[in-house]
Amino acid sequence: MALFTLENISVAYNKQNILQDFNLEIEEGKFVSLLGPSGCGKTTTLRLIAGFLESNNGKFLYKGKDYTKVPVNKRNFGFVFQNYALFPHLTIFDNVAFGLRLRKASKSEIEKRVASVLEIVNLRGFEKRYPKELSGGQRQRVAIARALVIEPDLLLFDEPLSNLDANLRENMRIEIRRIQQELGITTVYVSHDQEECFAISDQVAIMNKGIIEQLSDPATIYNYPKTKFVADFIGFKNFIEFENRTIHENEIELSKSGFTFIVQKNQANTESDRKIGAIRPDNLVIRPFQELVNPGGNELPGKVKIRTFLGRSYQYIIETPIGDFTVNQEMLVPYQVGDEIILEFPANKMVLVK
Ligand SMILES: Nc1ncnc2c1ncn2[C@@H]1O[C@H](COP(=O)(O)OP(=O)(O)OP(=O)(O)O)[C@@H](O)[C@H]1O
Repeated sequence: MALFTLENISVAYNKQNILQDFNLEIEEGKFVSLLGPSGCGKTTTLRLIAGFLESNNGKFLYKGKDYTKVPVNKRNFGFVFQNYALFPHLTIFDNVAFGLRLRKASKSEIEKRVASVLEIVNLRGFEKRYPKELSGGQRQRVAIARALVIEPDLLLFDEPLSNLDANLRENMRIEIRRIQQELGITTVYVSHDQEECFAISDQVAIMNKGIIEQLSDPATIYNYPKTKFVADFIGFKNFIEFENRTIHENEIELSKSGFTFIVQKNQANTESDRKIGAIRPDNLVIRPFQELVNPGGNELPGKVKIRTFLGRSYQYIIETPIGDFTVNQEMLVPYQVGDEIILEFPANKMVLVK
């Protein structure tokens, strides 16, 4: 059952719609990321869930109750933001205890709970220090402890790791996932870092201009993007807008400008509106030029237009009669700019998107 649901939510700033008829359902105990390019509405969605922002219409249901008008301080949600927002003049103990004091918890209750969350984030012994005496990663852990100490029903993260360096980010994201799983807290996590979201989430919502284009587990999004936007966002750089599509028993036949392509059939790609082929640069194959082995079937004649060195592989831009394609290929003796080649499209590597 869904823990909370956003139903037909709209939010506008200066009469411009940021979220429109926005829908999202999150199950209890799940870690869900909102991922998308800058300005697509991720933070707006999080602020709305938190209660910092009201929607123009639509509903926010929490455990089946209408929470649309429930103010921030009546929602028992914990937040962790990008800039930690610790109080510089308070010790770590007092920073973490802050939310409990606001709730008028007893002294012994405060001591017990602060000790317990500092244990969870591995910061026992740091109680008397001040934020300026901690590293960036430690400060971020204090911020997490502060969000956890109120025993929140929901944990909300907004780009919590973006101020940390790459190594620390990786450690902290594992830490965040460990804590979330240990406590089983439903979590919504905003980031524009694809790797980060894919690594730690049960589900990822890919957002574009105020709507969710796809909400699935990371592997499904990675392997079976639904739309051209999602495919492009996660690295399928090559697209073919097919003119014709015929569904056979085990495969789908597509064509463009007289060239035919076969794609293996699956549940998703038989949907009627899937007519755009998408393939990752790593999955295209370049062969030396010869006659087409399978004329018109998953092969195109091409010419190397640009070559760049990526370290592990070379990246080629290949010019073909139906457009340019990007290919990454590992080889000792690379092709040269101007070489005539054959470009292969393996039938099990092309997905169909709308
Ligand atoms: N208070 C505001 N007043 C006016 N426009 C706003 C306000 N807050 C956000 N916006 C606009 O709303 C859009 C969505 O903003 P939002 O912060 O939700 O995006 P985001 O996906 O979180 O982006 P980023 O990854 O850059 O943080 C942006 O175009 C932004 O300029």
